[in-house]
Amino acid sequence: MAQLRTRNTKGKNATEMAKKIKRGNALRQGSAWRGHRVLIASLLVAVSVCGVAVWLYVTSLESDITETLVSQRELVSPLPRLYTVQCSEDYENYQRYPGCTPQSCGRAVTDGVVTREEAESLRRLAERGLALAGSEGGASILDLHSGALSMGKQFVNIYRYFGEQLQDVFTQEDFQLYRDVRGRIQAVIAETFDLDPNLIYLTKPTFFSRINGTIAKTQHDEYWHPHIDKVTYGSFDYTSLLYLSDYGSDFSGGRFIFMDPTGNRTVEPRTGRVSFFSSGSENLHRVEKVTWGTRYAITVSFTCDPAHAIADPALP
Ligand SMILES: O=C(O)CCC(=O)C(=O)O
Ligand SMILES: [Fe+2]
Repeated sequence: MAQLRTRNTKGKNATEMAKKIKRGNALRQGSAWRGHRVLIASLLVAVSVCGVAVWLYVTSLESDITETLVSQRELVSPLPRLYTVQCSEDYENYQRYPGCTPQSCGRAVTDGVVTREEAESLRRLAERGLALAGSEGGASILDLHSGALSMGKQFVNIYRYFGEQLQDVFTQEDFQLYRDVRGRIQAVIAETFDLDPNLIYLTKPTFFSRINGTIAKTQHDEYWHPHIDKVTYGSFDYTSLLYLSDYGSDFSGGRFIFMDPTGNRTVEPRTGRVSFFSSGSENLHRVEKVTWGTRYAITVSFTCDPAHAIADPALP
């Protein structure tokens, strides 16, 4: 009996020892695994932090935006949103036209003048016209007034080059829509800047633009340089832009940027959005490089000088 008890006690001790060893091993394994987990988590955090830092650096290189005036998602309607700025002295170097020459300058945006359907219809017009040729580089234009169309590294005159064939490309309704829309844009500019609508005239160049991320082949493809429309184009007093595609879904990059002394202010293109502004150096601007997709817009320009007025285009 005593022998048996001793054996039993020995056996018990051995089992407990084995249990202890097992528990010890399990604890060691557990803490090794916890150690691995901590290491993996730290690595993930480090990789994420580096990723965010690189992303912030890359975006800060391309976009030095300090303020978004109007984002693509917003709908500015029915009234335009107006931002006034002090007029530059540029206008003093030109003849003054009372009722038209900018007295109060600024920039405005409205989504209430051209419907999405109308803008989509104009985009299809632009797509068909630009499909006839197009630039080798990233920026192509189609000017229905002068007939200029980008072709390779140069321009052709669609009315001379394609003649009667154009009737298979454009319809009378397309041209009618183009005229209607430009009339409405003219009216909203006159109303917003308190001008006589009969003393502001369409001027050239007024054109469709198609921009993508292709590398520029000529200077005409370099749309992204900062510029002042009155300096670049001479006759401009009011510039308007009608956007025919959406920032963020049709293309990325391609935001319009006012470069003010106090920082950059941007307008994000939205289909049917009209952005307009006085054309002097109070509105120095540039377009961001398009990084993917295709951006369509129309630049519609107005002058106060009747000698620089142009007529609406008509299908031959
Ligand atoms: O397409 C745009 O947003 C601006 C174009 C422009 O600056 C211009 O045509 O002068
Ligand atoms: Fe411009």
